[in-house]
Amino acid sequence: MLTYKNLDQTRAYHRLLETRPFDVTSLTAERVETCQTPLAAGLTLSWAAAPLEEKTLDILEELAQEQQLLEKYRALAEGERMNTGENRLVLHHLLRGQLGAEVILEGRNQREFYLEQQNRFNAFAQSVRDGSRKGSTGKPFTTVVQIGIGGSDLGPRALYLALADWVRAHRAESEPLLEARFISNVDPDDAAAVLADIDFERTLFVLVSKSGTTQETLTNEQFVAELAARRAPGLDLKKHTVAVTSETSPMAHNGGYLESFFIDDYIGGRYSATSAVGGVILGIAFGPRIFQRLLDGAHQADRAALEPDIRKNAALLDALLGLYERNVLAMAATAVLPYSQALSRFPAHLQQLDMESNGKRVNRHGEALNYQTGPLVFGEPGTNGQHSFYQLLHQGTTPVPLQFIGFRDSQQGQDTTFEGSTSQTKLKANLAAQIVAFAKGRAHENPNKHFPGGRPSTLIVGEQLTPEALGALLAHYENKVMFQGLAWNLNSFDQEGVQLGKMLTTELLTGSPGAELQAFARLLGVNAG
Ligand SMILES: O=P(O)(O)OC[C@H]1O[C@H](O)[C@H](O)[C@@H](O)[C@@H]1O
Repeated sequence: MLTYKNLDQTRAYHRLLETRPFDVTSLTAERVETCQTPLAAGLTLSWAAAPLEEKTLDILEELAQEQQLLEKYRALAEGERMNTGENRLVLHHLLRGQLGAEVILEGRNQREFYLEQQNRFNAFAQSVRDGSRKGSTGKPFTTVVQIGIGGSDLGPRALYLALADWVRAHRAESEPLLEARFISNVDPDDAAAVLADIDFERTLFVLVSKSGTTQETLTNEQFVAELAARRAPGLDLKKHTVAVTSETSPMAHNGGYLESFFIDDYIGGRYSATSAVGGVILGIAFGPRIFQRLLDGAHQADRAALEPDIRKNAALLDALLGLYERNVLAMAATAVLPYSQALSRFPAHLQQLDMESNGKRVNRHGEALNYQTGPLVFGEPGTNGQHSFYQLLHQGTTPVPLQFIGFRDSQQGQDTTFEGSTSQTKLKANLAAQIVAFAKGRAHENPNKHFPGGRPSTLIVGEQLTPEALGALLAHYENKVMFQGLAWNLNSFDQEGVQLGKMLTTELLTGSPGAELQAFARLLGVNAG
């Protein structure tokens, strides 16, 4: 029997408040060797520089038990209506494999249904790649452009950028490589820049909107249509556009597209990268086999997250460590710092995943909470961040727990040796140095040169950013956010907080805006109506 309690109604939480954090300035080599938890797909979570004593870990495991986190995870994957705000199931795990009991809805096995959908869009992707599906003027496609925003852009874009170089370096000569591009912002300069040099005759557009009503996406669809009419007047754009949407959306079945692929209401936007939302463009750009390897990595991480022992469950440990830093150590933010340029847009995806899921002030029943919930999430690749915001992280007044990601090998194998070390070696040396510098600091009699240390971090490390490793990373963070939301007794799967801005925008553009809105409209030169 599942019970739902607020964090501050649990015994474990009050015991956590009594604990003393591990002082990370006391980091030792022995702790680095021992404080490791396997994640999946060859990834390992190192928590040596985290503020965790054994006793704290024991209490975090008690919290997991008291909040029934694993039981609730299994229930979610087996069809419990965990999205209380929209009264919906949450089934993104079934996109990459069967976790527990089958989910049968109106006689339909959901996992089998998702597999059928995957087979459909994989077959389409293959037809584009092998040239059997051509544009309306008979030319094969060389470019695929996704038009979408939020969950219809951030995850797919991050995954594409994360693998494009690996695929280029590892593909068989016979395998075509199509370029993917992304249009998301309603800012006309975004679409104009992406389309400036596009060959419309060889381009396929993937229009992605789960709701089918997102203003930015529909506006950009028209932007593309008008530009295509000017630049390629003979083109039949319908034969260059596929739609990815929900079956109940205005975009579904409207006959205006070459094909339509569907996602159902049980796949939330920020959790949809392993559905057609990411699968169509990644399947076209990289091939269905690469997308399947990403799904396999995600499924491995999903399975690993079912492990009851917190010391063997990286997602659960990472989640409750984050809760400890947020609710006991009062840390308001966290930074995700991938030492991999290919993960350049991964922190942006995690911002939506985390902050749109757990940026809430009421619990799953709408009752106000008396404790902190989702943290501010930011991040940039290293080593670049070191030349940007690390000053605050090292010597600022606001300690920020850091989540590093690193790989032993580069994706492409190209390198140079400068002053006795390769670039990849320098990248990894900087990463190791930063973890120790943040943890141990360094005393100096000049206060301006003094490093206090005591800045906690974790490290996810793997051999190479492969499709499986990327899938495992993606699922790890989805499951981490899910465990945190369950521990905070939130509904992590709706997003009412995005509605007010949309309503005021509509008021300004079509209705009767208030005086304040009109004043800013004048300042900005908004010519509404
Ligand atoms: O996929 P769409 O329906 O166009 O929605 C795109 C985005 O719109 C909103 O901003 C929601 O908050 C996001 O969760 C969603 O991903």
